[in-house]
Amino acid sequence: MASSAALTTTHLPTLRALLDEWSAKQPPAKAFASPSQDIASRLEDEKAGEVRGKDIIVAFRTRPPLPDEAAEKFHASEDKESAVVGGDGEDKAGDAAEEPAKAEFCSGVTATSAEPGTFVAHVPGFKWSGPTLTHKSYEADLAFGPTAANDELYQRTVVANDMIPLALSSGIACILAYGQTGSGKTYTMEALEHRIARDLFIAAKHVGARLLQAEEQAKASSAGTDSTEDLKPDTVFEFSVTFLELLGKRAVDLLEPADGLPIDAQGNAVRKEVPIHEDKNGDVRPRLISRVVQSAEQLDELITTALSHRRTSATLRNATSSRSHAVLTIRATNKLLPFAEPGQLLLVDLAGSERYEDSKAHDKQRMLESRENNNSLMSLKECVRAKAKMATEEGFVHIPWRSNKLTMLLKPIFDIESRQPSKTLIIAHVSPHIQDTVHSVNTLSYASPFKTSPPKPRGPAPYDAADPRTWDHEQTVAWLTQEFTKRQRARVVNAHKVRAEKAAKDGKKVKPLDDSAPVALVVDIEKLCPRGMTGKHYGQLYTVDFVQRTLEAARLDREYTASVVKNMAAEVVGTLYYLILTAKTRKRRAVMQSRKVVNLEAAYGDTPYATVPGTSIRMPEEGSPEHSMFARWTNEQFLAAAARHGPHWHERLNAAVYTARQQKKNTERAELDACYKMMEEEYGTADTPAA
Ligand SMILES: Nc1ncnc2c1ncn2[C@@H]1O[C@H](COP(=O)(O)OP(=O)(O)OP(=O)(O)O)[C@@H](O)[C@H]1O
Repeated sequence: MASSAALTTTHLPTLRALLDEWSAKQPPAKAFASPSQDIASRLEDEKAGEVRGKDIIVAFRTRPPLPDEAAEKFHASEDKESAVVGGDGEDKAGDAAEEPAKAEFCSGVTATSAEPGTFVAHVPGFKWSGPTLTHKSYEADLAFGPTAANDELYQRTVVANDMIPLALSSGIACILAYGQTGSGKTYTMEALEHRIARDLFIAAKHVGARLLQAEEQAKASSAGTDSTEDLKPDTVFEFSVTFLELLGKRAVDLLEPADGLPIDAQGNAVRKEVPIHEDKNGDVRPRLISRVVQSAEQLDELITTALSHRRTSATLRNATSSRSHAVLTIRATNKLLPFAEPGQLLLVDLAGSERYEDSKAHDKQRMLESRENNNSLMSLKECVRAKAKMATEEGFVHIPWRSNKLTMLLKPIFDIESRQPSKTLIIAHVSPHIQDTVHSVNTLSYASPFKTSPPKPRGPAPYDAADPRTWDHEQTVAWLTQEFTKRQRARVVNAHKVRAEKAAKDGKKVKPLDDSAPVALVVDIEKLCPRGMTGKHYGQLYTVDFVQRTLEAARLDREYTASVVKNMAAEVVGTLYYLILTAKTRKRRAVMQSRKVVNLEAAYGDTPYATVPGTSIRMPEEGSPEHSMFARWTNEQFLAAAARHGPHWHERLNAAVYTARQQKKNTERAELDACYKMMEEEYGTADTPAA
């Protein structure tokens, strides 16, 4: 018979004995594979500038027990059943035969390996014979035990994965702190935020100096002059900061000054709600106050002030619990590469994941918020899982980032069409106490599946002119030569056009241009692409580094100044990224289309007028007014299109409805229009049927 019971101090001696017995059989815990590096030595590393490591990194962390915490937790669980444990057999909770033990700490989790990370959760249960302990093991990339310091965590996660250089090179670095209330998320995030504030300016100066030096060298070795910039290494980047709080469905701006705002019953300032939606370009950019910061101290101060505006209210677990998600965004614009997308650091301290038992003590408003927080955490899980799957598979993967405001805010990391490289670090926090093991198991099983294995080694792919990942050295040199030639020729043609127009005004004529004449390349391609470098290598290089290498291989002159060459280089590497992206998308689509055709009857039932899956649309009946919309398509074609597009279908319909709502248009019509458009893409129009 299954039963459950609250953990009491009476059970402690047995549980501790079981834990000791288990520990005695364990080999010594595995340490980290290599010494940790600080930002300065990492930046000097010879491979700096290359996108290294995985796209998704999962870490576990547990904190030390706090003074008197064990006793408080036992006290809290006495009448609240919050430490309910399950198991088979008779309930022995009420067995008062034994003397209650002192409410002291008993470990609920052990870090058995730091790298790869392993946490073992000790799950108490009950049998007729008394308490039992089951040991469940969870894997991550890294694991930090209770004695791990914030510096070590920072160096092994943020520094070792080049999160800052990524953000300084038009990439997106995202850090998510997840876990039960009171498990240490805010403690970790604040520590990371302050260290990032410090190192961001150090790294920016380093990257800025490298770029400027490359530019200086290029100028010195040629007759070129370029008076466009007057920058110093520490002014190459401009940093702007936004800080948003998402409380249930309500987003507010934490940088909005609190003065003069109304105050609610809990003493929190009532801030203006900030809408979150997609704009015409598909971007999600809530209108937030954006502050430019010029030093680590300014950034640090801004973060501290914003954090003090964050709402907290007690839960059963934590007396000052954060009930909201806090999203700090630091944008890095490179003034030397104004045409490159700004890089971003997204630092997200997620709301505490609460179980229903913990939220029972809340008022209605808090219950709703708690439900909404848990919904958003579930959506986040789906998106991160899909992204992790995408990293290991070539096939089509749908990331449902539109399903929730939190995941919408994280669009830069979830949008599969994004050209910006991204890395996501998830730090899952668990409490060290045995009373919390049920929560810890939830947290660890939430985060562990995000861990990806390195992609399977494959043989060299056959040459594909449209996929740089398949190019060898010679093919890469040929492509780079062609791209730089194309851009230089375009400049020559333009300059000639301007000259011809000017001459025509003066009643003169200029010699026609021989546009087949060879172009003397300003960039030495052999130097830019030394032996051994291939298209795949360039696809892994940050924009800033490609530009720097191009400058180092360039002979500047009056016409080809540093800024002209930088511009060309950024365009060329952008084209290369784009080719890789479209090749991936193309391959994904091919995999999708080669999937077995869905058996419509089995998938949608045998009624021909079923509801289209994932939408509220009913199939238009023959003769109905709506049917004329689809007159060109049979119902089978319509359903087949829905089946073929799979989850993508649902997403596009949702997007259409969302836009219609924003524009206050008829949403049903928008849904129908979107279906219609997708069917046209699928089958062509009546006049131009698809091949
Ligand atoms: N690694 C650690 N070392 C020492 N103390 C810690 C550590 N992690 C957390 N703490 C302490 O534990 C308490 C709870 O931590 P924190 O507030 O960060 O939890 P949280 O997960 O953010 O909670 P909530 O979701 O409710 O905001 C704090 O007093 C914090 O100082």
